[in-house]
Amino acid sequence: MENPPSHVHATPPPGAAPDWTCPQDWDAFTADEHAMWDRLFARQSAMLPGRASDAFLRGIDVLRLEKPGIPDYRDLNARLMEATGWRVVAVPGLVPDDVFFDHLANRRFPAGNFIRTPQQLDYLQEPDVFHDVFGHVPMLADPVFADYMAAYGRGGVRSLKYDALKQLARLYWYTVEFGLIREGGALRIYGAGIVSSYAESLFALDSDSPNRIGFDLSRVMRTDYRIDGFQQNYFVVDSLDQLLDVTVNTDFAPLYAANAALPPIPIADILPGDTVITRGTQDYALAKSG
Ligand SMILES: C[C@H](O)[C@H](O)[C@H]1CNc2nc(N)[nH]c(=O)c2N1
Ligand SMILES: N[C@@H](Cc1ccccc1)C(=O)O
Ligand SMILES: [Fe+2]
Repeated sequence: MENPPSHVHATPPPGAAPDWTCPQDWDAFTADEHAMWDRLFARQSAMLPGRASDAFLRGIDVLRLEKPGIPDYRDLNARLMEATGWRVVAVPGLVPDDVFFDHLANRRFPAGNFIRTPQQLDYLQEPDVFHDVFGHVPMLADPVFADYMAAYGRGGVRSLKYDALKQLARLYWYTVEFGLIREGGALRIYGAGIVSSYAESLFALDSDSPNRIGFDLSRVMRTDYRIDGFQQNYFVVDSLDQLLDVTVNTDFAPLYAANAALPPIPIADILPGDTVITRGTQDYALAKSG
């Protein structure tokens, strides 16, 4: 989840530490909140085999996330630390960009310490514990992706010096949140924003509306995105190794400068240099714009 509304203020809310973390206080979750987690988990885990990437499905298994109820970070973090040195930290909600990047750089994933209400079942503005822990955390059990996310955090801290947050946020958006990966000749989901959404897990792979384009670093960093509704573009990596190698081994500073001199790429455009996997009809977006 992304793009905090402007109300994210610069001081932590009551009960949060200077780094914006708060106790999970797992014992305070109610039966209804655990039941909401179970309802969301059952719906996604029934439809993801064959859709989610191998790394995601392995992470669910390694972290024993099939256990009922909202995961207790005391148990979850013991396994996650063992796997890749990452741990989940509870936060009351969205945190400032620099705080977010610093957590990632130190292998701490901030997870919203609340769960959506039945009225928010299919869409909510801020990342709740289901989006963050079910959507993001299984991938953090994969060593390659775990390294990518930590490198992203360091890159985020660096990007602030180049005033290039927007370009870096697009990379996060089109990989960590809405990324697709080629596996065994088919497309699979690894993006948390897709995998935590029932409807978008169908749309991202099955719909002829969105473009599906081969991942290209600079192209992604220039491409605008929408935060309200299904994506009009999905970018496809060949492997998590490719994603890590390209991003870690490219110095972004020259890219930031070159891209800053160019206009953003309009959302649904396909460029001559694109590796087009599917050219979308954009029916969904056209219908939505009304
Ligand atoms: C890229 C940018 O930092 C991004 O919007 C961050 C901001 N703050 C956040 N805060 C929390 N808790 N979770 C998030 O996913 C984010 N996303
Ligand atoms: N290579 C990027 C850092 C980075 C690594 C991995 C992911 C994102 C960013 C830079 O030079 O700033
Ligand atoms: Fe997210």
